Amino acid sequence: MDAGDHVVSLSGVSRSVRLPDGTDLHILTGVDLHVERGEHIAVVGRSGSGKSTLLNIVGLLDAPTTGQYLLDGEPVRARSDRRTAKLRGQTFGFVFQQFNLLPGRTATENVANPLLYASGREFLRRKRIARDMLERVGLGHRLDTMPEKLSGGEQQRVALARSLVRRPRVLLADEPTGALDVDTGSAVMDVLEDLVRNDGTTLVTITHDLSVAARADRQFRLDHGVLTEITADALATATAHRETM
Ligand SMILES: Nc1ncnc2c1ncn2[C@@H]1O[C@H](COP(=O)(O)OP(=O)(O)OP(=O)(O)O)[C@@H](O)[C@H]1O
Repeated sequence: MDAGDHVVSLSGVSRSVRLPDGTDLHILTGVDLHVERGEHIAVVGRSGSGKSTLLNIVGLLDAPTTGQYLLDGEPVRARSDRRTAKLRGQTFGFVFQQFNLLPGRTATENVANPLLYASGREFLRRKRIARDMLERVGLGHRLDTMPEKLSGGEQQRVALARSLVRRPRVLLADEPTGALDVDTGSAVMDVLEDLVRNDGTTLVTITHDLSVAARADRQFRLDHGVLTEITADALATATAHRETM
């Protein structure tokens, strides 16, 4: 497989920050990560291991200190904020543990919100597109409901619909089930996986939950900023012993 088949390709990526006392904190070290189009990968790791930093680099919210990032085979260069924001918006969708829905706006208005910045047809059809997306996440009966009247699982499905409404090629999910109970989280993952599989979207999920990680095509573990691929067997053993990765 050549680099062009990978949507995300990180080679030797590290990220450090200068602390107020003048020392450097190495958050990520020598990260290699090559994700194929349409693939679902999961990253597990203890709190503080660098998971969010990695996701921020992949999603162009942060830049590597050293190393190379190829997005669709093209080097990601330091660009102007506007050009980076445009590339980010065209490529990535984000789902977080917190649903971050706009209070006092209906589910449809929340999902249509990212399309306020779209052009032409998409902008004009934004309500229709939002309603279709809410149907797809099983919330066709909640189109005009305010977030505060929705359950946690329903709110996360609205957030999912919102993250997918611009049809991102890569969906970055940071603890998408973190605020949900096990059954609700599993139902949300069912919906999420159905959507990305149907649309051929690449999915990167960060999670503490080994059962969520087990659903991915491949699993990685971050340990003090060092990323390694783990086998399904290692994950199954860890799950059986209820270890935290
Ligand atoms: N800008 C920064 N300045 C100083 N320290 C930082 C900065 N960004 C991240 N860190 C530190 O780097 C480490 C990794 O942070 P990161 O948020 O990536 O971890 P994480 O694995 O996502 O943790 P959690 O699971 O708790 O969210 C943490 O110790 C964090 O405090």
